Amino acid sequence: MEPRSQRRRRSRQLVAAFLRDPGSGRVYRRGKLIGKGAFSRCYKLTDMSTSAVFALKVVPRGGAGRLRLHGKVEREIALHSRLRHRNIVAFHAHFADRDHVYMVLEYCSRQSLAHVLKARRTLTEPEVRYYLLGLVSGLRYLHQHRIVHRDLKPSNFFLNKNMEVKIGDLGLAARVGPTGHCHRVLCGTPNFQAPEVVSRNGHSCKSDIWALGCVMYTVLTGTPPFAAAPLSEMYRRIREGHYPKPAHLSPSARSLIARLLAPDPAERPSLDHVLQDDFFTQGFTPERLPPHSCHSPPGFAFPPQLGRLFRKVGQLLLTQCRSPCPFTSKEPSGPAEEGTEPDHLESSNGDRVPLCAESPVLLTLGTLQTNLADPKGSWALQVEAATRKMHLCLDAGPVAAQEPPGEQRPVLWAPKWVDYSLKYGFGYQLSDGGSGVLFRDGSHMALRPQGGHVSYQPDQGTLWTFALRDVPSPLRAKLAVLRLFDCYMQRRLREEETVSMAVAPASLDFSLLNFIADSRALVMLFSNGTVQVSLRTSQTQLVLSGEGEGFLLTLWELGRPGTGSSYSLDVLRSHGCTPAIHQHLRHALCLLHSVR
Ligand SMILES: Nc1ncnc2c1ncn2[C@@H]1O[C@H](COP(=O)(O)OP(=O)(O)OP(=O)(O)O)[C@@H](O)[C@H]1O
Repeated sequence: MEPRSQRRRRSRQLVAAFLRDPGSGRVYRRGKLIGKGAFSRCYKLTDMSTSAVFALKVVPRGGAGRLRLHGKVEREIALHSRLRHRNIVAFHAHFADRDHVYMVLEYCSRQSLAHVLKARRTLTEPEVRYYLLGLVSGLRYLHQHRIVHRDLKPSNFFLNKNMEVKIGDLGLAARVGPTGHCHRVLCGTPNFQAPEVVSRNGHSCKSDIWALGCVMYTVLTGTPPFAAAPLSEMYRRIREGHYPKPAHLSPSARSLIARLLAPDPAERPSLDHVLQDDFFTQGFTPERLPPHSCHSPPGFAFPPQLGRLFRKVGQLLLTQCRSPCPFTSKEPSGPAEEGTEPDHLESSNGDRVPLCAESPVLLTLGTLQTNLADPKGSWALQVEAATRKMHLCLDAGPVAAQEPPGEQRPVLWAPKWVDYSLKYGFGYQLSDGGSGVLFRDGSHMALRPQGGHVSYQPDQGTLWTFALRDVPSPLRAKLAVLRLFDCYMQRRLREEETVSMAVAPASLDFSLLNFIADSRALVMLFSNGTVQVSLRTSQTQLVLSGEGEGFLLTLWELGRPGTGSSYSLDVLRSHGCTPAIHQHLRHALCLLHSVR
């Protein structure tokens, strides 16, 4: 039979069915045991007066090493109870009785990322972006408060009912001193310890960033990057930053992991730079994850209303380059100015030649709203500038008998677009990886490849920029449409493997000013003066960029070898343009002039 003293000790460790917080007077009902940690147990808890549900973390006060444990719990309470952030498990209250210390925490009903990983083994890259976005946000908050977590790992990343991720278990967290480091102790989960921790040089915020790299690697591959036994061998690999390179991951995932797992802490990126990495800016990040993603890979279903838009946009994408667009025709926006004959142009030898055999029937057109205070942004001036550019080509030399000698140059243009302007807007993707939408209401929003910044222009004279997470709620619907378009265009780009030379990113105020389309062609005028003419039937794209002697005509033709050739003004002057280019440019001029 069990001795009486032992029975007494055991019964003292049982947690009462009802608990009263003497500080607040609140009475709680203890629910089922959720799980056990090395020093603690976790129960479901209900506030009897409000029925609110919490998690109760219970740490016994007695037993061997109680003084050390007591100090640890006190430190955890002192740090955790002051924190308030949507990506940190909320700390509601704490109290104690003779046997236990109790912490009343936010209840995370979907357990932790470790549980998800156990069921799934690996996660998809969009899911990893989603989780990391929340974790980086919570971690940034901790670091701003000079707190290092020191035990970042999947089992400490909790998930609430809505699949929001929360950093929890601050049992090992510590404040950094004036040097940016905390005590030189070896703590945390061995696999995720940073080189400087293993070498006993102390933790800093950069040690948490290393752990984030280990987490990213683990959730994408199913195994931690450093897992060799014995421990001394694993520590050697950690110090050298030597881990198996996962060839099956995307280049941007591999590159971000390598940046996070830099052996020198100074070389690891800051949290802000993490979010500016290509892994985030070039890939789709879901706004939320469905609960079933705890067990099976999500299909990234959009909310019903966006899902319908998504399908419609898909249909449009499939038809946009083949047949005339299924839009109703629009009247030209105004009559031609008196005395001008928009259906004719001056040829290089002064003859008047017809621009088009017949007047174009406009299908769609859109304009970035002009700011009345800035008359430079008028449609007439933009058309005039575009017309000048087209004439540079048409008038440069004789009609060429054969293709002029071209060269590959980096050009900023829009390889893909989605015309859904009758309902939402006109979306385009740029060769720098950014994308934009000119909305029906005349505003423009763009997602910049560098840093995932969002630029918003309600009109031509006004520019607002935001970090992706800070886009204000009134603009969130537009952002959703922009990201939807972006996601579709990205997938299509991958399918068709449109190759462009690497190009410098567009400036923050870069935008699509106007687009105009008929059944044959689409003309886009960009704010940097670039004019793009996209021919629907032949899948040819002409881009007129640069100014003066820096002017370039670039030609893309789908399925043609050596496509993407650029011709300088000198080459055009000496060789001229092919008859096909002449024909396309004339049609584009005709389109522009029809709405002048
Ligand atoms: N806020 C919470 N909401 C829901 N479940 C939780 C919460 N906090 C902890 N748990 C669950 O309770 C169990 C014990 O958690 P606890 O943090 O006490 O220990 P641990 O993290 O598993 O281990 P250790 O303390 O040794 O690191 C885990 O299964 C965890 O998923």
